[in-house]
Amino acid sequence: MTDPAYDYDLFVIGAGSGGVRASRIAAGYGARVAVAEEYRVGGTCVIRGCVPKKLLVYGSHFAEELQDAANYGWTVEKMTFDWPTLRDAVAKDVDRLNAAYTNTLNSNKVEHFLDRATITGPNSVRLASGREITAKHILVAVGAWPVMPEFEGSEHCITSNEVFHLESLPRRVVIAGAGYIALEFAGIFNALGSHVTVVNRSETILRSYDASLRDRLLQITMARGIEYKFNCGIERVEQHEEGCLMVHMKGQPDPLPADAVLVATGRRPKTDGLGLENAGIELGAHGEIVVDELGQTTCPSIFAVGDVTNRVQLTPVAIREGHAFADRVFGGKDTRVSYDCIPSAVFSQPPLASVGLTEAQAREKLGSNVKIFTSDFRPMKNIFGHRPERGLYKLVVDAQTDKVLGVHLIGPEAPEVLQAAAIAVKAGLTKADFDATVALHPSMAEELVLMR
Ligand SMILES: Cc1cc2nc3c(=O)[nH]c(=O)nc-3n(C[C@H](O)[C@H](O)[C@H](O)COP(=O)(O)OP(=O)(O)OC[C@H]3O[C@@H](n4cnc5c(N)ncnc54)[C@H](O)[C@@H]3O)c2cc1C
Ligand SMILES: NC(=O)c1ccc[n+]([C@@H]2O[C@H](COP(=O)([O-])OP(=O)(O)OC[C@H]3O[C@@H](n4cnc5c(N)ncnc54)[C@H](O)[C@@H]3O)[C@@H](O)[C@H]2O)c1
Repeated sequence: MTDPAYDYDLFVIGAGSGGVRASRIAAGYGARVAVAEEYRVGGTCVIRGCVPKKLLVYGSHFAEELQDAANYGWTVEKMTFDWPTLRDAVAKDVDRLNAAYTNTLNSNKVEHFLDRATITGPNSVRLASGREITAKHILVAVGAWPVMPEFEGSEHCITSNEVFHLESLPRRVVIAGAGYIALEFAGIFNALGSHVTVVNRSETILRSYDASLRDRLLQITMARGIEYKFNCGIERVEQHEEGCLMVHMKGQPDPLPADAVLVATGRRPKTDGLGLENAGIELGAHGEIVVDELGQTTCPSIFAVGDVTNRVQLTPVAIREGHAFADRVFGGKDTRVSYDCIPSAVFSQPPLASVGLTEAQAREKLGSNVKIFTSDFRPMKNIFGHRPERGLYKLVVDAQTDKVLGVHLIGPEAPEVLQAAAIAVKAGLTKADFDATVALHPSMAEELVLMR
């Protein structure tokens, strides 16, 4: 396999979810592999995405747990919260993971350069430090980058890149956008005691999720004190004395005062300045690298995986794409990625989780041949905690075949419940299979097999 004409068999640009997996697997097949990383090994998920975000969700959730504690007989005195303690503990865990990912590269004999790489031709890259490297194959796994819309004063705003490093907990937070990142951080800051206003250009939050879940999330988060301003966008942000920001919005007479403005209006493939034109690589309308179903770009020696291809921006998908690439190109296996029934979750408070077709998608596809089963319940935990919030579980079923086409959940621990349900949907199980399964009691998950 090794071709002495090149420095490496594989050069990977980006040591994130997709790049690290591809490097490790290719090296395991005996390929000589190197990877360049311009920031920190681990990539978005580990360094400034899924992992630190989930730790902040856990950290903020104590507000609710500590309130509930009294009902269980606990006395918690002087309940206070210290942002720098949580922030620094999260940063320390990120350091631990960064080291673990670096060790993975070392122990798999993947050479790594902490440097930015650009493509100079079909088989060559240049590191920012000046070194030229040749490789038989190049894998582009550079991920995506937060989009900052153009408006006056945008330099005073932060994105998800900076939110993990805030000096102090902002008393008032304005969040632009109503997608994953916006609603996850709205939940975190709201639970930590900040006043949160979500500003969105449309009336729809989390567009890709089932409408009943979205409505429920809106209702609960509004009751928890999150304010929403729909059909408007940020026009300009002014910085006043002592760091106070004034957020002016289109169509809103009064500006909003804020201590932090988080812009979460999507992420764009990080292809700018990457030298893709030097290898004739075609880009799509959103700056994404166009690939075929095997991840091959319009340059046959160059492949791309993960967010940079703008297909499904989720870590497990980037990992699978990286693994499949290495299997096919270096392992002689025809591994493919199945994009059908990918489960996803929003770690809002409460969280929601989903797999398969929403009710609207099923009705569009099957017309009236759709059966909907729902369970609208008040989790035991909420009853004991004197919280009126209700969970909602929904099954979308093909009325002709009885197949469960979609499972949609909102409520405590919904993502934990959904993963197992996703196996059933992926396996094509029927509503009768769900009904035939004995409930596990007492649990919230039992609602899945009790819907009639
Ligand atoms: C706040 C946030 C929360 C998220 N939460 C979740 C979640 O809960 N669940 C989930 O599944 N997904 C989540 N995601 C999405 C997930 O992080 C991404 O889908 C995933 O990291 C994509 O992996 P990747 O390999 O394509 O890119 P990345 O992990 O982004 O890795 C790309 C790497 O390439 C490096 N790089 C870029 N250009 C160059 C260059 N020219 N030279 C060298 N290196 C370069 C970057 O520094 C980066 O380390 C979240 C994202 C964000 C921002
Ligand atoms: N739990 C998870 O799995 C998780 C968490 C965070 C991020 N992610 C991934 O990262 C991606 C990026 O997250 P995100 O929240 O930034 O994007 P998103 O696509 O989820 O949401 C973007 C939001 O910004 C709004 N918007 C877009 N352009 C705008 C503009 N010019 N002005 C005002 N509003 C605008 C959209 O209407 C939408 O509400 C997600 O699509 C997801 O794949 C996943």
